[in-house]
Formats: sequence, C-alpha cells, structure tokens
Amino acid sequence: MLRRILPLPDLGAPEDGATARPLPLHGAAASRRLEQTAAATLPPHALMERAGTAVARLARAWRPHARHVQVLAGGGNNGGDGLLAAARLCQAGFGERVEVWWLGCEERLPPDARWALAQARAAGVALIGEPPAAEPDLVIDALFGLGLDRPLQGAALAALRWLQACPAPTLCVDLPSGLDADHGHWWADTPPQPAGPRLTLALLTLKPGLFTGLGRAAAGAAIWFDDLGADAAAAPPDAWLALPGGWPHAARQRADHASHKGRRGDVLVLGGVPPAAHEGVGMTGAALLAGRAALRAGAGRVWVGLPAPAHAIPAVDAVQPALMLRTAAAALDGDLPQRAAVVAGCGGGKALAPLLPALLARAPRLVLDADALGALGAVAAADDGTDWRARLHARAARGWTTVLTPHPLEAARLLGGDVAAVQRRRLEAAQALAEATRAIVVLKGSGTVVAAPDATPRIVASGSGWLATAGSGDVLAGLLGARLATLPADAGTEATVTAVTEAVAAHGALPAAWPHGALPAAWPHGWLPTASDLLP
Ligand SMILES: NC(=O)C1=CN([C@@H]2O[C@H](COP(=O)(O)OP(=O)(O)OC[C@H]3O[C@@H](n4cnc5c(N)ncnc54)[C@H](OP(=O)(O)O)[C@@H]3O)[C@@H](O)[C@H]2O)[C@@H](O)CC1
Ligand SMILES: Nc1ncnc2c1ncn2[C@@H]1O[C@H](COP(=O)(O)OP(=O)(O)O)[C@@H](O)[C@H]1O
Repeated sequence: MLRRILPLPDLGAPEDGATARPLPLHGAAASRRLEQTAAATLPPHALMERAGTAVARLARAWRPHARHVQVLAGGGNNGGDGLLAAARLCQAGFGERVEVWWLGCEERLPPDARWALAQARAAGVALIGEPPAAEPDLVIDALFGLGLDRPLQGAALAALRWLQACPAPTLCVDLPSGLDADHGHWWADTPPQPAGPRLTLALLTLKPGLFTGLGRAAAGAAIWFDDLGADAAAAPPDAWLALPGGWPHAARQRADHASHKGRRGDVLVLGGVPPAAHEGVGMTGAALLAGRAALRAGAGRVWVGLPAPAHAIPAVDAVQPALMLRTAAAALDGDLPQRAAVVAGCGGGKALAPLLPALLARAPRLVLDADALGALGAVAAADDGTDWRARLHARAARGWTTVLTPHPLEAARLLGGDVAAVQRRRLEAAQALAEATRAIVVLKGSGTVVAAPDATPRIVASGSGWLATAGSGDVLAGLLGARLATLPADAGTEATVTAVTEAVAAHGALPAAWPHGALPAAWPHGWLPTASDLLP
C-alpha cells in the first residue's frame, strides 16, 4: 500500500491527545530478511513487479505531463526496479520518450534485474550508456539502493555527480543513490542535497538512513512508502520512526474544569548566568527561553534559578512575568528539586558544575542540557570523587529519570570520540551513550535520536533546518521539563521514553506554526523564526 510519510500530514497535536503509532524502520540486513520471507510465498519476480509498478505509478502522479523520462539504472536490483518502471511507463504510452541510462553489466545481473531488463527491452525502452543530451522532464534514480556499501568511484561516481547536479525533478527509488540505508551516511564527494526537486519512494521497508544523518537532506521534500504487501512484523525493527502528536494536550487541558496549576506540573530551570555576575558575559536568555517554553507547553509553575548572587538576578522576565526568578541557591533550598522536573544547563556556564552533585543526588526527574553536560566531567572533582557515570547509574537503579540532550559535539565529548564518528553512526552513538549512562539520550540534529538502555532507538520524524537557530535547544529543554513534570512518579521506563520522544516531536513541529512559513524563492527567503518565535 502506498502512503506518504513526510511531510507529515498534520503537524498539530490531535484533539484527543492520542499518540501517533511509531513506524518500524529496517536497515539493509533486516530488509533483506523481510524480502526473503515475502518472496518465499510469492511467484517469481512478484516483488520487483510490484516495486516497478509502484515507481511508475508515483512518477505519473507526480509529473503527469513529463515528456522525456530519464531512468538512471545501476547493475543491481535497484536498477531492476528502474528498468521495470521504464517498461511499464513505456507500455502505458506515458510521455514521448522513456529512456534508461544503464550502468549495469549483463553477465553480473541478479535474476530479478535480468528479468526486468528483458521486460524493458520487450517494451521498446531505449537503453543508453551515457548522460542524456537534453535535460529530461523527470528523472528516476535507480542507480543504487540497499546494496551501496562503499565509497563511489569511477563511472558510478560520475553518474551520481550528474544526478545531484541535475535540476530536473527526480524520483528516487527506495533510497537516494549515494545514501547508506542504515545510518544516513553519504558515500560520495558530492553534496547530498540535490540541485532539483526530489522525492523518494521507499520500497518494502522504511530504512533508518532516510530519516537521520544526511538522509533528510538527500531524500528531498517528500518520502513515500510502499510496503509491497510485505509484513513488517516479520523482522524486528532496527529503530522506530516517531511521529508528532499526543502532547501537549492543549485541548484536553482546557476542557479539564477541575484542574489547577498544582496539577499541571512544576518545572525548575537552572542556568542563565547574568552578565552582571560573570564579568559582563551572560547567557540569561537561554534559561528564560527554556522557562517560557515550559510554561507554554502547559507546566503549572516554572521557576528559573540563576547561578548568581541576588543583586545580579533580573527582577522579572518582561515577556513571561509568570516565571519565578531567583538565585540557584534559593531554588535549590527546600524541596523544589524533588518536587519539580529540573532542567539544568541552558546558559549556566561553569557556574553549574558545583550544583551538579546535589542535583544528581536530589532531583528524581532531571534533564541535563548544554553546559550541564559539559560540567559532568567535573562532578567527581567537585564532590567526593565519585565518577559521573556511577552517579547516573545510581539514579537509574533508584528508578529516577535522567535525560541527556547532547548535540553531536557534546555526544562526542561524552563518548570520548569525535563528531564525525557520532554523525556517521547516530543511532549507535545515542544507544552507546544510553547504555553507558543508563540515561535517556536525546541526540540532537537532523533526525533526532531518542535512545534508552535495552530499548530499540527512535528517530523523530519532525524537525528541520528551521530549528538551526541559537536557543532552539533551550526551547527543547523547557519542553522536556514540562513533559516530565506531568509524568506520574511510577510511570516506568517505556512511558518515560515515550514522553521524552513526544516532547522532541512537539519541538520539531513548532516551526510549522510560524506564520511566515511559506517562503519566497529569492533571498532573504522571508523572515525566519528565531528561537523565541518558536513559542506561540
Ligand atoms: N531487498 C528489498 O527490500 C527489495 C529490493 N528491491 C530493490 O532492490 C534494491 C536492492 O538491490 P541490490 O541488493 O541488488 O542492491 P543495489 O542497491 O541495486 O546495488 C547493488 C549493485 O551496486 C553495486 N555497488 C555497490 N556499491 C557500489 C559502489 N560503491 N560502486 C559501484 N558499484 C557498487 C554492486 O556491485 P558489487 O558490490 O556486486 O560489485 C551491485 O551491482 C533495493 O534497494 C530495492 O530498490 C525491490 O525490488 C524489492 C524489495
Ligand atoms: N537541520 C536540522 N534539522 C533538524 N533539527 C535541527 C536542525 N538543526 C538544529 N536542529 C534542532 O535544533 C535544536 C538545536 O539545539 P542546540 O544545538 O542545543 O542549539 P542551542 O544551543 O543554540 O539551543 C536541536 O533540537 C536540534 O535537533
């Protein structure tokens, strides 16, 4: 069955607060297992027939007036899908010219692709061995799919360079050629982002690499999916694709007449050193953004504790006077850290390090962001010598929640590696950090990954380059605080990870509400939302 995965059909939270069911993602090995299971019950070539037909159908629907269709086909079964799509388009009398630039080698073709080649020849499809002389109206990219497993060189690289530079609309079969199915790694020296409009039709399974790393940049504006009739449950997923929805339940909260602020959750944000307390270098805005986001997301009460003496604390946040500003010391005095969901980081600078031991020991629901992640390494020295990882393990053993929200550089530092290694294997990096810390890890960036110990990681489907603006991570931290604040103490790991994922998904959906969302083509591309514009 054909369905559109991205853009998400509806970025708003459903009225009933229902969480959209996540979709299974299968990497190359699991996809091949599923393919074998499905093929075993079907007549020969049935899967390729379905795949080629699905490609031809979507091509016609997307560009019904295309006259010259150029298929770029490689020497494996991905090329076979392209050849078969060309055959079916030709047989249907679509356009004026359907042509295949074929890079395969007849002696080495797998059986399905060999059959597809015969079908294409029988249908009268023209086969050429070089780029087309004129720019086509539509390109079908069937150069590489699941089978690409090493850097591109020679003729294959030259073909990919042509493809990436081609301004014509391009439909990618299964995966954009050049993209690794499992990790979203890009196997070529070309930019992953194509010159022309593009969409991708995933076949049989949705692959994780489409949704994280460079997948979103390479796949184009839309990702469609046809399961070819296979049963995704036949192989355990490598990851889940989480869709927004389910939180914040704005409509439901308003309808709850008996509610009061004490039932909506308390959030304490710790961060935001004021310039007056730190030699003129301040980051107060980061903590205010987190606090405002927590309020907007429905938290009943939000405190912001700034690591500074009383005279340096601003009297009020003029944008959200409901925020309760105080010194970090005052905020930590009493039972607030136990009662509230605590968000630490957000422009706290070095002043956070001395606060962390107490937070780790006292706050059952704790989000560690930005400077708090940087300060973790200093925890042992600031206290009794116990390593920070041991403290996080102790928290997990007590059933307490710790959420770490690193961007790739912060994740690399925590893992003791480099950013390139994290970005090359985002799912594995997030999972490794979750296992090492027993915390829930939110690895930020394109295709944010949410990982928890002993669980299948999730990739969040919402989120885009619109979030690449200073402070949007602080907004996310505030949303996470608000989400954790309403979780019951005995929620359990699965529900907590789902809640964290909901907050990340809601954050990714925020830019869609920006009123200037429809951008003109020319610079300055309209006015872009800043982090504070992300808050309604
Ligand atoms: N399994 C499924 O889910 C289903 C699969 N289907 C379709 O089949 C696709 C998978 O087909 P596939 O396994 O034949 O792999 P594919 O992507 O065509 O590439 C293999 C070819 O590329 C070559 N090659 C690799 N790297 C290279 C490099 N760097 N530079 C140069 N060459 C390189 C490699 O050469 P070799 O490694 O043998 O030297 C081989 O010739 C899948 O994506 C989907 O479209 C659907 O029809 C139905 C369900
Ligand atoms: N290209 C992108 N695609 C999707 N999400 C992005 C992209 N760039 C940034 N983001 C999101 O924006 C937020 C940025 O957070 P962070 O790097 O901590 O920035 P800051 O410290 O300025 O707040 C993260 O949630 C990240 O996932």
